[in-house]
Amino acid sequence: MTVPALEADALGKRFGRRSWALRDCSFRLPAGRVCAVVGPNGAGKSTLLALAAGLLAPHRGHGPRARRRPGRRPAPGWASSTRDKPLYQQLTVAETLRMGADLNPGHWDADTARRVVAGGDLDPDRRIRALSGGQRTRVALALALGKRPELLLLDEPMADLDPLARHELMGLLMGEAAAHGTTIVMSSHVVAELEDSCDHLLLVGGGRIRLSGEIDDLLAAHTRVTAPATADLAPHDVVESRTTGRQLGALIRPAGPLPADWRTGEPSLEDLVLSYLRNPTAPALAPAPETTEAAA
Ligand SMILES: Nc1ncnc2c1ncn2[C@@H]1O[C@H](COP(=O)(O)OP(=O)(O)OP(=O)(O)O)[C@@H](O)[C@H]1O
Repeated sequence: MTVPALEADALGKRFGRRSWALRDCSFRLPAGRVCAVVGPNGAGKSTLLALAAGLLAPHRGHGPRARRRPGRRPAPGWASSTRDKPLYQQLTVAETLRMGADLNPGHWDADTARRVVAGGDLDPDRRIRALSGGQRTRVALALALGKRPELLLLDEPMADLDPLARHELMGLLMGEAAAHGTTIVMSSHVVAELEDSCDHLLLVGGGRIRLSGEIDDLLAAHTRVTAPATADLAPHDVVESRTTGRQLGALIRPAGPLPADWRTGEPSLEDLVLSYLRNPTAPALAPAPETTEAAA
């Protein structure tokens, strides 16, 4: 991988004395790409993004720290539809954008911010408190994108947007990454929509990184197989397997060539992610940490 935009080594974060939200998390996210963070409820996705944004501090390990590039905004852009949006309720939409311009002199991308707001047909004179959840998300995204950050952290940005708005804004985010080299890290539960829009995947489960890598590489590393029920899967890493009658269906990470009488195919991203979610003990595929956190 080229220089990572965001990296973490053996990262740990707990709430209270014993309850670890993240443990021993190591990953490198490439610059200028769109990275999806997925995982079940309570997996640690929001915690990871809040650590990356500097809103929380880790208890163990390092990071996630952003590598700065010359001439780019040092502070990450942040928008969230699950936690409190960084918006003033009493301001109007137009006043919010003016505030964005005032707080980011020399760095404010008024065109992009206006484009995001205009896409939602929002009345510029409406107060933030009078907007719907999805409309507020749109304004928060306009503020985050208007700052033209080198790193954009989005916690479930699409959660309360309608399907058309999701499609439009995903396109806009991908355009930002391509045109300006912005690194975008976003958590989402809508896995089916990520395959065409994201380059990189982090799958978090039980506070640990279970999958980390380029989506194309991760898909290529896995094979969905249909084999005779007596087939021996032992040499391969098995994510899940099920026997129905005389047939065995499985998702594996092949350790070598597969027998010619097995039917094989590459999984979709949704198939891959669902298989890991259904099987919390499946072997992880993530870079080894540079330092190892002792069990606590
Ligand atoms: N402020 C907090 N105080 C105590 N525990 C917390 C706090 N924030 C998160 N946690 C705990 O940390 C764990 C990870 O939570 P987090 O919000 O990061 O999960 P998530 O993957 O974003 O979940 P979801 O998909 O439901 O949004 C959970 O067990 C949660 O209960």
